[in-house]
Amino acid sequence: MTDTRYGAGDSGPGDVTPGPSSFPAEPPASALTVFGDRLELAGRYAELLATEGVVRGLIGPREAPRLWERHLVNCGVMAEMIPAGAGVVDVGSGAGLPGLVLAIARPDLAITLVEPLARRTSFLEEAVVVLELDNITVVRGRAEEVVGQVPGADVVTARAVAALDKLAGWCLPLAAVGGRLLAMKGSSAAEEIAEHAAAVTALGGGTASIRLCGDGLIDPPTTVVEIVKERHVVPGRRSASTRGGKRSRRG
Ligand SMILES: C[S@@+](CC[C@H](N)C(=O)[O-])C[C@H]1O[C@@H](n2cnc3c(N)ncnc32)[C@H](O)[C@@H]1O
Repeated sequence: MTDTRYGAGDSGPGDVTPGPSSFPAEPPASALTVFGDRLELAGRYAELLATEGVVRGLIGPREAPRLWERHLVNCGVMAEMIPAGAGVVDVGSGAGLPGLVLAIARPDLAITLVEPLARRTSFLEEAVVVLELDNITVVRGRAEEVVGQVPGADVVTARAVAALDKLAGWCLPLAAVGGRLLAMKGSSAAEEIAEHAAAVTALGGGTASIRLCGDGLIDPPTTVVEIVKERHVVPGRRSASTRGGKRSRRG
């Protein structure tokens, strides 16, 4: 279900306490391109992840030395797909990936982080205060429970949350018609698209396409599955245009 390449999920409590070697390495050159004059702020977030994030079991200790490449830069390059001033909802933010990273890289964005687990929303709320980010709202809840509570988004992001059919079912209702789901995926993106095409259509999504972010900047570039929301479908119901067709698999 989740992509093992993105190991920043829940490592669970009981991981070793981070030592000095767990602190994030120096930022790579790509980080300056992604964060520009917000690089220092990104560095403070990296430090927060490597310390409190590890201690609270939100991120595995093995991730700490590779936070920049695998997490901050990897997520930050997705900003190139988001228009200026967009409203963004990040579903299943965990410790803030990619939503909090995007908020740092792009202060013009209005970002809502949706995360059901209190342990994680507490961390996110604290990070927002410590990093003095004024473009983030943290909402505790499951994506499917907060529809109507958050404004219809221009862009809904997600990384390592669920397979594409389930993800589309959670995320497309949070987007405005014409808005987009940007799902960070690994090497299985094309297979997932093929497997879940019917479900995505039934949920009001257009044809999914694969975009590569950070091409020429990072290797490999970040793979993003992009789905435009073409019509609104009441969650739990199939769209009128697909009714009568083959029943889609719903996560
Ligand atoms: C593997 S973690 C990934 C966290 C983060 N996106 C990352 O890449 O590090 C999956 C996250 O999705 C959250 N999640 C699971 N089901 C969800 C739902 N229905 N709505 C919103 N978030 C959900 C979990 O609580 C968890 O924080």
